[in-house]
Amino acid sequence: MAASENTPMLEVKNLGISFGGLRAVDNFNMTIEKGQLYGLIGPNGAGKTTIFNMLTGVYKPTDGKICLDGEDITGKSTMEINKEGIARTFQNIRLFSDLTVLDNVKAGLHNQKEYIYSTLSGILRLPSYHKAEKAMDERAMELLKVFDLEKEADYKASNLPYGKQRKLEIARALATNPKLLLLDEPAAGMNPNETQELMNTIHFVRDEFHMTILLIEHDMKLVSGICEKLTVLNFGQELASGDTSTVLNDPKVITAYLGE
Ligand SMILES: Nc1ncnc2c1ncn2[C@@H]1O[C@H](COP(=O)(O)OP(=O)(O)OP(=O)(O)O)[C@@H](O)[C@H]1O
Repeated sequence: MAASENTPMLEVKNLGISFGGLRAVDNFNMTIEKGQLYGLIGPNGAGKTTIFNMLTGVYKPTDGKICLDGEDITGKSTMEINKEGIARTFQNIRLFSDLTVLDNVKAGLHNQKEYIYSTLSGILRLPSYHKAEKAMDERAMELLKVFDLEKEADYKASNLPYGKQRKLEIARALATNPKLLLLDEPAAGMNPNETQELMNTIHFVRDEFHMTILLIEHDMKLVSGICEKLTVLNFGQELASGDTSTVLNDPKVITAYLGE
């Protein structure tokens, strides 16, 4: 069936995975509409990152189905899923720390056909190589400008302050031209000012790129400040899901997660 405006961006049905005897995720369902800012929360070890790993092809689910914009992507490889349109950032920032800021974003562009050149033209520095490299430089600089990182384009990624490294990781993920962006604890290790700036950045990315965003987060200020819908996971199973304020006021959630 062809995807339409009304096709959910992500539809997860009866998803499950076992590691030996441990059922890390069980009978998990989630539907994310296009353009939604959606949060996945839950206590440590609940299975949130495992779900991200299944959505991105790092782990193959034991059961269930994952559809991206109407397309069944269950069991595909990480590269195939990135091409289909899911990009992610990681709990512990994973940049190419010895590369420049610009080259980190360019690394994200390499999966797209308009920037591809043959190995031979790369070795011989043929005109097609220069043309593709110039186009990539321009696109990467455009993305850096969006994140206010253009002045640092030539810096080594590892020399950026922490908050800017997070932004750069998001810029690199967006360079792969995704339909769905997954952010794994984007505010981890940030101070309150950096967290506030990050919230503005995430909002901006959603509005400017018409992006659908799913994020895992422990920072409740960020979750309640930007997520429209939430799913709460507990021991690998859905505990509650729905509008953010309803979910956060649900007594089961308060007891199990917020510890009150
Ligand atoms: N490759 C693996 N092999 C065995 N067990 C695993 C594997 N990956 C995850 N697990 C287990 O699955 C469970 C869920 O872990 P996961 O990292 O998904 O939780 P989480 O909700 O992301 O936690 P946190 O908030 O601490 O990041 C844990 O018990 C974890 O030890």
